[in-house]
Amino acid sequence: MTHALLLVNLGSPASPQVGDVRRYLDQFLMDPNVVDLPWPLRRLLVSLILIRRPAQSARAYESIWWEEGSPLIVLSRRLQEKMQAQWTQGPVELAMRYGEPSIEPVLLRLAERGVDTLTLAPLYPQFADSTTTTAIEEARRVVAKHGLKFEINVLPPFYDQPEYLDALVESARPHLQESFDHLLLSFHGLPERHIRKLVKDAGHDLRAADSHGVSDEVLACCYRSQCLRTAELFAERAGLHPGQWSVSFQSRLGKDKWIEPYTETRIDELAAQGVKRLLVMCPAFVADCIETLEEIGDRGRDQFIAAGGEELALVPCMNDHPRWVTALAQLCRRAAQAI
Ligand SMILES: C=CC1=C(C)c2cc3[nH]c(cc4nc(cc5[nH]c(cc1n2)c(C)c5CCC(=O)O)C(CCC(=O)O)=C4C)c(C)c3C=C
Ligand SMILES: [Fe+2]
Ligand SMILES: [Fe+2]
Repeated sequence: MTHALLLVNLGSPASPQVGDVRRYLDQFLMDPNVVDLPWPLRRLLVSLILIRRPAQSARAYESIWWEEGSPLIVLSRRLQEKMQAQWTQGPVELAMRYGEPSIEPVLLRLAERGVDTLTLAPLYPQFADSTTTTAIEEARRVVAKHGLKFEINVLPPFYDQPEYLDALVESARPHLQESFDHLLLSFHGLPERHIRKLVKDAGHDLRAADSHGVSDEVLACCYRSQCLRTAELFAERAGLHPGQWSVSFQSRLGKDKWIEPYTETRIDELAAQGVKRLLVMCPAFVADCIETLEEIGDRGRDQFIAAGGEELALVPCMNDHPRWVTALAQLCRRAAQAI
């Protein structure tokens, strides 16, 4: 029996050139799990976005691109290599939902190597259709299309799992030990509609300040509640005091209402409240990418300083931190045992 582990993350353009960024954004945004509109409307909206966005995003990618390539891909490869030492049942592969290395050729290669069991690990701690569901659907589509005989199990969202939380605390520790006035936990945002269509409880409050009292049923499908829960459990483990930290949501795109509070708004508010040294962590990302390095580390920092702050320190994502490598291996082994 050969049991492979497939790590899946979102993906990056092939290069920071405008044409490659446009192709990547088109593939990404035309996914009905990301822009959840009927095809004609989705096509129209995405075509409008593709007028200006590729040039803007290309400049942002250019500013964070490494000699070896996109930080997200390079860091994910390093994680894959280290995971191989932890996963002795078979090969560890890496695929991206958009762009390269794409899921289809990676699964075909695994089938050729005689893999019969696959643990699929979408590298998103908190559940969303636009990340987790689309990765699983794409893997299942490829398996069905080619009649692959894999037995598949999936790593569930791990937003509240001790291994993930401990690794998050451990990797952030050097920064937490330095002096700071406030820690902002900035998660990727999501249109409110994405959550409303999954949460059956019409009374569920998408403005709630904490995740207390949220039912297990709601928690299982509410991305915002999962982010709040991660933040609360992290703060408890890191020994933070209430008031020393808060949660926000970044990367809003388009005119829809996205979950609040917005990171941009919080950065101004914190500066106005007299915060001088701001620490920012992005726990929805396990690897640094354009959203952490450019949106927070560059633009967020400029915004904070223009608003009267003195220093914004970005805490790196867990990337290939040894504690995260062992945590992820443990989480994946547990998922595999559930077969
Ligand atoms: C409708 C738009 C978007 C939704 C919904 C969305 C959800 C979502 N995304 C991530 C993780 C990542 N997103 C990244 C980049 C990125 N995201 C969007 C839009 C939506 N994301 C865009 C247009 C982009 C491209 C960059 C840009 O133009 O701003 C990335 C980084 C990719 C990289 O190459 O570095 C990640 C990772 C999550 C976790 C999430 C929902 C919870
Ligand atoms: Fe995104
Ligand atoms: Fe963004």
